[in-house]
Amino acid sequence: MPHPFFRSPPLPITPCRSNHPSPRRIITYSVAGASKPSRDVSLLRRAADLADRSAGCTSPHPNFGCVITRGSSDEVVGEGFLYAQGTKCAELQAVEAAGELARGGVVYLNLEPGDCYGDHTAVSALVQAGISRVVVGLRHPLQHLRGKAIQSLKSEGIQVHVLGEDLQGRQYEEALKSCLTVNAPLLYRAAFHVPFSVLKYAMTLDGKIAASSGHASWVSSRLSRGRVFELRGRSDAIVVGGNTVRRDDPQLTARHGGGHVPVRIVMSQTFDLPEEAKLWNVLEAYTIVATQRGARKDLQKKLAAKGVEVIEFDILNPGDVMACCYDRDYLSVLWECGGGLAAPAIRAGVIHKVYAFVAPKIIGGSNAPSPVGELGMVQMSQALNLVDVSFEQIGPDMLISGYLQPIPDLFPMIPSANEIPSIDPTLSPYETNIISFYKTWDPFGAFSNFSAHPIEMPYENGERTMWPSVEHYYQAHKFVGVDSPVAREFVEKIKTANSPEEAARMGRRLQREHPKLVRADWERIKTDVMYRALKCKFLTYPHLNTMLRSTAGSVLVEASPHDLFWGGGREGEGLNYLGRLLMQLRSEVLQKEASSNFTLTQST
Ligand SMILES: NC(=O)C1=CN([C@@H]2O[C@H](COP(=O)(O)OP(=O)(O)OC[C@H]3O[C@@H](n4cnc5c(N)ncnc54)[C@H](OP(=O)(O)O)[C@@H]3O)[C@@H](O)[C@H]2O)C=CC1
Ligand SMILES: Nc1c(N[C@@H]2O[C@H](COP(=O)(O)O)[C@@H](O)[C@H]2O)[nH]c(=O)[nH]c1=O
Repeated sequence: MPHPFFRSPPLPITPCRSNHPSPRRIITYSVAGASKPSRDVSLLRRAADLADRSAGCTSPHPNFGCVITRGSSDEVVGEGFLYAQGTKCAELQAVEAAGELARGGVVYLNLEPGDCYGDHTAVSALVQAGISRVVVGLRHPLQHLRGKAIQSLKSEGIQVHVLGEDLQGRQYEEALKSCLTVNAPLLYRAAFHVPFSVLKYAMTLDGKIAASSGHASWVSSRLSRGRVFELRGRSDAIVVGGNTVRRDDPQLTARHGGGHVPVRIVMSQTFDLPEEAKLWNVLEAYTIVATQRGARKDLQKKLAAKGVEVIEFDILNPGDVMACCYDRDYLSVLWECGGGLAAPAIRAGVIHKVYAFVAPKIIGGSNAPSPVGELGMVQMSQALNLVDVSFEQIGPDMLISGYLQPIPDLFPMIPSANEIPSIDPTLSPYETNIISFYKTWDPFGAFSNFSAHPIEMPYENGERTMWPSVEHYYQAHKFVGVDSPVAREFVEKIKTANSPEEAARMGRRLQREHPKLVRADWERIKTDVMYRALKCKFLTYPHLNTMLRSTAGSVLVEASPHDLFWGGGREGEGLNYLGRLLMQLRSEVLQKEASSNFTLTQST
């Protein structure tokens, strides 16, 4: 069976879309009749907005929007979006709407179409319509589809420009954001193998989600609750805890007139649930109760007789419930629980986004429930900071939303067969072996940053100093150069950590707890820091150098299942930067060797 890394079509290898030097030719975009980046940006955003119209309905498929302009002008001649899986694709709708005007036109797609076995409708529609150029917001996030449609379009002579690859620069950021946001659930699913989870709650200005009696209807206004119906309509499932069912007897349906009906999931350890509840009316929507194995079998039977599905877990927890939702192909889940369940869900790392409706009212009450229970944090510096935060006034309320975990941008992925030669010309894409390493005791474990190979590298003041491992050097450099005695203390602490593992733990913890002390350019320079350290390690130890050269012809992959940046991930979904840097270094070493042999042969 081919290794998963080879199942993907060509991909860029540049480490990030921002400041890293790129070996690729960057087209700032020039086509006959030259158009402006601003035109591409606004038309891509239009495609993303169109795609968003069917959010929730297409699941588990992504949301696709397509806009066609006449030639390279601004005039839109056809549009379409995928309404639901099994309906006419966006591209065909747009081509049909444009008719003859599509010939020579430019197409804007928020997402590369899934050009899969037996279904080439989207690509065929564009080819037959005589489109001259296609602008793609994102490559398809699923490995087996990524790049296929782009390749097919190119092979038909159509010019294809992909955001972040062929079209780079700050001016494209807004378009990229729109394309990422509209398919965020699929991107999280592809990157982390969990559904995209949103925690939503309504709280008073003094941070309560109910009165101390538990009464909660209503905290937020009718308008805000209308918005919640929309959020439900975008989700595949809504989760609450047993207490919310006992207290509120909720319906949890999308009552805004939208087409999509999410599944309702109750998480209850005790199964101490009412025999009669609105949620047990499965004619309205499907209901699942997730519970602890063996809990109240009698009631389980009664609810099952009403059509409620009961799923038992050995130990009920948010992570396993989300794994179950993933297996059922759910893309997005809305958590509408109280703080008692929201806290373990956050702790388990399954919550990606938060929607907080804040109502301008005060209820008080020292026992009144709050939106998030115990997280075990003791210092304000440990607080979780949301990113990409938005504020929106809805009637009298304020909706604050933001991401606890940023949308994973799957650009770039680990190298595919077609791009491998551009990383290392010694590799043959079709006969390449994979060499995986992870633990230091693996056959190629010395490639791990945890291997016990001290390196001598210049310190801040320029003096050379010994670092016990590459990991020590890398972790400490998060704080190097920061003008603060505390940051300097961190560097020393990490440098003298007892083991590479300890250095890694310490570096990650200090980075999380003290984000302000991390050097501002860290994300941009971290791959360079790593490369310097690796170079020093492999040039210092001749046997490591020999070992690295001996792998020529193989793809190196750090088989870390957890670290999706430096590692390759469980199924090849990681970016594998450690593997990439080692291959880059190997290429450098081999080239140097070849040129010195050449000089030697000439002089003899
Ligand atoms: N304003 C708002 O937005 C909202 C307000 N509320 C209000 O909040 C109050 C309820 O809050 P709260 O009790 O926190 O809410 P929940 O019932 O939503 O969550 C707690 C319950 O979740 C179940 N559970 C399952 N797995 C776990 C786990 N691993 N850890 C912890 N609990 C688990 C337990 O049910 P069991 O006991 O059955 O085992 C537990 O009692 C009510 O007054 C309700 O009206 C609720 C939702 C939203
Ligand atoms: N109280 C409260 C919310 N509470 C949430 O909504 C659920 C009730 O949904 P339904 O029965 O479908 O209307 C309830 O159980 C809880 O999860 N939501 C809000 O937007 N605003 C509010 O003020």
